[in-house]
Amino acid sequence: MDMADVKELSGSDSDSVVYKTLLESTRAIPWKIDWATMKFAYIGPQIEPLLGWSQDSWLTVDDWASRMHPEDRDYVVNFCVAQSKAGVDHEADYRALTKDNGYVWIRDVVHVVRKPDGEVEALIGFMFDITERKKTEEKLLVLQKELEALSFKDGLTNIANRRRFNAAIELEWESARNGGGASGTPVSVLMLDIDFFKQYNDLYGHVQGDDCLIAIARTLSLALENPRDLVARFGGEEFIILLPGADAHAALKVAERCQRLIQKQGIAHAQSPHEQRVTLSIGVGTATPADYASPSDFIAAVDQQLYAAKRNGRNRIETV
Ligand SMILES: Nc1nc2c(ncn2[C@@H]2O[C@H](COP(=O)(O)OP(=O)(O)OP(=O)(O)O)[C@@H](O)[C@H]2O)c(=O)[nH]1
Repeated sequence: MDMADVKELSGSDSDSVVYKTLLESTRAIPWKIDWATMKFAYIGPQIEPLLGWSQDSWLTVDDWASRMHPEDRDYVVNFCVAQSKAGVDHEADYRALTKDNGYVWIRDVVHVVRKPDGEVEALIGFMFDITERKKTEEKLLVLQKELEALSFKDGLTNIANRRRFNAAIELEWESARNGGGASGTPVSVLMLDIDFFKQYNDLYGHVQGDDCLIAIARTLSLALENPRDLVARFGGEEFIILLPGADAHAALKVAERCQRLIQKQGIAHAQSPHEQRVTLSIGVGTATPADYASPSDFIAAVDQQLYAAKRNGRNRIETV
């Protein structure tokens, strides 16, 4: 903004000095572009300490566009031109090139000045240095990713947790709905619970109880062959296995394999009536999305089978 513009805004010479002083003492950098010529009518002197380019080197919008990170340029220029043509105030974040070839994150907040007939006359705006904010945002994004990865894992056994399982079954349920036949492709679920685990803890202590859970989680992981199969810790001494695309026959085979591998592992449990070894009770279910209103209704049905396996003597498999 030259002095004439400031004067026009403020009305008197002394006011215009005040306004100019105010504009040039803020950390935000004020600027004005004349729409008809696409030339800078004004840019605050604060631009030089920030980017290194002298105040009088900002002549046209091309200087602005060319001093922008190439990855940001097309999007930001197109966006700002479109918004300005439409007469809409807007803001854009981009990396501005510094004279020594670095980049500074800028948020440009733009007001479109229109003539009484509605035609665009000029753009005025403020550039804010948001480098620190962007750095914090990037750090937060990395932390959030790490947290997401952590919160999908069970802290003790290192396999997937219930949250991960729920997310996976939602996805597989949807993809089964859209796959083959009118009712979709099958999804199978196994719920597995360690038998007499309270006695195990009481007898061997909680630390050994934890080791038993870790060993079982590892063995169950080994029982799966398809890369889309998923074993998760459902809670306490209960595990759950998702077998997308597996029919009832295939699901039963996996359940039997789990039982066999645990039996082979032979973890001692002096108070178990089943050869004094740690055993599992397993409920098995196979369904298509047409059979149940939701995955959780299906899981509840499989859970009933797990209870049946417990009721019928433990160390056994029951199927829906
Ligand atoms: N060590 C250890 N024990 C756990 C953990 N989570 C749950 N438990 C124990 O698992 C036991 C589960 O007991 P119950 O639900 O009575 O089941 P159970 O003794 O296996 O009996 P059935 O399932 O009927 O055969 C409790 O003693 C819990 O304290 C854990 O993270 N670590």
